[in-house]
Amino acid sequence: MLKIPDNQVAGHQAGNGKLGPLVDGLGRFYKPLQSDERGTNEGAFYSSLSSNTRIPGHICRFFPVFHGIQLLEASDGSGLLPHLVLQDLVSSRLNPSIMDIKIGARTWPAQASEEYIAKCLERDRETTSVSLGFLITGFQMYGSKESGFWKPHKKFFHGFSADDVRLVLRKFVSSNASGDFDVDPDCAFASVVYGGSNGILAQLLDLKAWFEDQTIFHFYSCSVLLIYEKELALDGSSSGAEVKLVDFAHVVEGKGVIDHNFLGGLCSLIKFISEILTTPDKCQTEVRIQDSENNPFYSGNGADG
Ligand SMILES: Nc1ncnc2c1ncn2[C@@H]1O[C@H](COP(=O)(O)OP(=O)(O)OP(=O)(O)O)[C@@H](O)[C@H]1O
Ligand SMILES: O=P(O)(O)O[C@@H]1[C@H](O)[C@H](O)[C@@H](OP(=O)(O)O)[C@H](OP(=O)(O)O)[C@H]1O
Repeated sequence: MLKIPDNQVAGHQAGNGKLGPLVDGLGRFYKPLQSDERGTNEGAFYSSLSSNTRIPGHICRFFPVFHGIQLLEASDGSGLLPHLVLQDLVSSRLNPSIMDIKIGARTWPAQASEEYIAKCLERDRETTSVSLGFLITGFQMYGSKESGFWKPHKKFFHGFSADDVRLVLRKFVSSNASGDFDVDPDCAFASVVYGGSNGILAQLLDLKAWFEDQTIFHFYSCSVLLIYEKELALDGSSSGAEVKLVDFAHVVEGKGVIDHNFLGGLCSLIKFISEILTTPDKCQTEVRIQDSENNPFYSGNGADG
């Protein structure tokens, strides 16, 4: 029996008659192929990825395992639709904290239509895509059995500044993370989640090294997912920290050229995360925005999970 994923943090979502991904609870994530070229493109990407022998094993681990395409009853009730059958990246996780970060200052490939480029350009300029080279599109942070998850509505992310991004990346690895912005994030898990030889920073650096060299694909509008488990982090030894890549509807051929757009965004994200590791105690009052009118943290729409 397929159901709506509990742990989806961004993108098109099923429910209320809408088309979105489904999960089987047994480790598979079914993403409906969009009816336009985005669907064809993402299906073609996964097929070419599985047969591409030039991608090293340590890079393949960043992608969900692909199990083909299957016709399934779509979540919007429109009947049978082809779905990508993917590894569910979080089905084995207990209360995973997850962040979706769309990488790249530019989210559209050159061959896109004028109309599509105009739509993306507007969004990219209004958000941190252009200014930072990446965009936080959604997250869930686990609090406790009592408080559950902090999972803001996507409107929460509109108007984010660099300081907002910095603060949220700190909250993501804090034991006291919540929508209450009077509480300074303690960054208690920074070293076990972002740091260490298997932590998120090390994984991002591994990915970056590949992007400095690979010219096979250009990944427009693709996201990195940051995942960890708070209960493991509380043990102090490991946090199950993992970086994954998702959303390949706008991947195009690299044609022998480096994906400088993705690489630039990745470098920028790496810098933000490195700074948290080098200055975990930095007082948050200095990054908290003074102007509450323009600050999404004070808009009252933050904890509507
Ligand atoms: N293989 C997977 N396993 C578990 N969760 C996933 C997987 N792929 C995607 N997700 C979840 O679904 C969300 C959206 O995924 P994705 O970006 O592929 O969808 P989309 O609808 O194409 O997004 P967009 O609207 O940005 O184009 C991710 O943020 C993540 O929470
Ligand atoms: O962040 P929001 O406000 O949810 O906006 C969506 C987001 O920009 C997606 O990236 C985009 O899909 P693509 O990247 O595939 O274009 C989608 O387009 P859509 O509504 O046409 O699917 C937008 O609605």
